[in-house]
Amino acid sequence: MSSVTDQAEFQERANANQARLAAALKPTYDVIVCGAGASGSVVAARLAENPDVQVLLIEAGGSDDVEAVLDPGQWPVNLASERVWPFQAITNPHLNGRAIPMPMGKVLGGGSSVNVMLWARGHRSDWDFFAAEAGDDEWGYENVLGIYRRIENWQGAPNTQYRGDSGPVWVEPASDPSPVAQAMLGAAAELGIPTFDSPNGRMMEGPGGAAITDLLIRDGRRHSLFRAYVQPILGKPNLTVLTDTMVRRVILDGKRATGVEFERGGERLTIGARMEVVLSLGAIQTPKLLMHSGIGDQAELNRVGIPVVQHLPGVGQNFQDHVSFGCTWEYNEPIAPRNGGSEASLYWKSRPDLDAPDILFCQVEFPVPSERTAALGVPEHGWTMFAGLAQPKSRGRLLLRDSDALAPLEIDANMLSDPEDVRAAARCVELCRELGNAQAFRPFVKREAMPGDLKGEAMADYIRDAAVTYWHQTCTAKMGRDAMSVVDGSLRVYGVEGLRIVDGSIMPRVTTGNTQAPCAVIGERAAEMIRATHRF
Ligand SMILES: Cc1cc2nc3c(=O)[nH]c(=O)nc-3n(C[C@H](O)[C@H](O)[C@H](O)COP(=O)(O)OP(=O)(O)OC[C@H]3O[C@@H](n4cnc5c(N)ncnc54)[C@H](O)[C@@H]3O)c2cc1C
Repeated sequence: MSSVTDQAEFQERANANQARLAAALKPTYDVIVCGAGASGSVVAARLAENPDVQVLLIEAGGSDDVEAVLDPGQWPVNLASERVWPFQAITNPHLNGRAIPMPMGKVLGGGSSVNVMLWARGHRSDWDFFAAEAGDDEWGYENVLGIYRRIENWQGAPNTQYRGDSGPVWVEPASDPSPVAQAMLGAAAELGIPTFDSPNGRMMEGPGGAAITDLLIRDGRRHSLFRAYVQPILGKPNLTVLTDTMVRRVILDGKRATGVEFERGGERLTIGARMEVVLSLGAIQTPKLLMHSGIGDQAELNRVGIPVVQHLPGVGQNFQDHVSFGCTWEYNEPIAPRNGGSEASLYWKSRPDLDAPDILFCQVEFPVPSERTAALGVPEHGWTMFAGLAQPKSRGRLLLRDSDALAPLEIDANMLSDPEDVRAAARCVELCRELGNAQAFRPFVKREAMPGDLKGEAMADYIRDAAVTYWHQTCTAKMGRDAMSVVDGSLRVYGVEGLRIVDGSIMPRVTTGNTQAPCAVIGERAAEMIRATHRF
């Protein structure tokens, strides 16, 4: 859209259209997409491209037209706002008895409206693993690379092999990055770690490397996946977007999903779906809603008194996240964060014999301690290496507390329960210190604030105290073909017709890197498959 006036006029028309559509809800739509987050925005918009298909997109959160969402530098503000679900994991003995927060987005755009805006496609091995688990080569790296080319509107140096320049997602290399981001690349080079023009491309086909990050920022504003896909089509008559509307359960006729029950404005309503119901509620709410709809482990559902429709023991299991352990340095002179405050990332292997990177480092241009390491004394002006496990071995699970759909559930994240994770974490922190104490950082750094030179148990203790979520909760309704799989390669829930899961829940294992780009691919794949099934 050309001018600010055009944009304002479009916004006004779009708002009026959506108000009209929401005031005259139909008893049935062709497809109901639950959750307007990273994946839900993509699948809903792609389906609504066909004017003959009526799409209803339901979101529990509200508008994203908020400065804390749109101004890239303000993302931390959202973490203490109504724009996140304030999830908290249960007390974990492997984290020295800590119960860590793990918020997720609750606003149009979901996580993509509150996140740090990094665009990271995942490693070749992730997608090839997805393909092997699904038994479908279309999930493999070569095909997914084509999807990325199709969806990106790449703003960096042209590269037809890896990048597309006409898709809906505006991806740009961090503009005018901080000198400490450049220093990260210098430090990597000192340690013999290769550096690349972008983390998305060749870097994620081999052992890893370091690069200035790619960001979803357009004209200095956050470009969430909602803004990329849904916002431009809010004026269409066949796409209805409901905000502040909480889906309670899927309505089933026998083993067929026929609609959803939801709460809106204090009323409980039901709406039917002629073709399909799509769950895109994120890796905590999707399995929760499945269980409240009678789809889950039989014993677990019996325990809380929910009648079983379909026994699927994998629902809510296999929980994964990239646990991170911040290491912090004090600046010589304060340097203001630029963009979203995270402009350089590095992926590497904790053991040379691994096939792919298993540790990741996103530099953050301000301190990010855990509540416990904060007590060690955080410098007023400093930066943190947000260093974590890219392929954790520990697995968590989600359990219902009772049959009330609105009651919170129990998140047993179980981080660091596998000893292999503590070993990899120790290597991760060591490498972090080698990087942060390298020559390249000397002009900017007064001192290493934490952790210092720790060994053995002291190192393990620091790791358990420093561990925080990377906010990459995933894998709780995994795609695959074994007894613990919840969806097949087409993302259809086993044993139930007309119901697909389209979000980070379906990952068989968490991708190597930040998760929103893979969630966009999941949305794209789902749209292709739904259109093929219903021939539109
Ligand atoms: C603070 C933070 C920083 C992050 N940083 C990055 C980053 O820089 N780069 C990156 O790639 N990834 C990042 N992530 C992760 C990334 O944003 C998520 O992995 C991604 O958004 C997950 O997509 P999803 O579609 O699975 O779920 P979500 O994006 O979480 O979307 C789920 C949507 O469903 C809605 N919903 C849930 N329950 C209901 C219900 N019952 N009824 C109606 N609606 C409901 C939610 O409100 C939400 O909008 C970050 C996440 C957070 C929270």
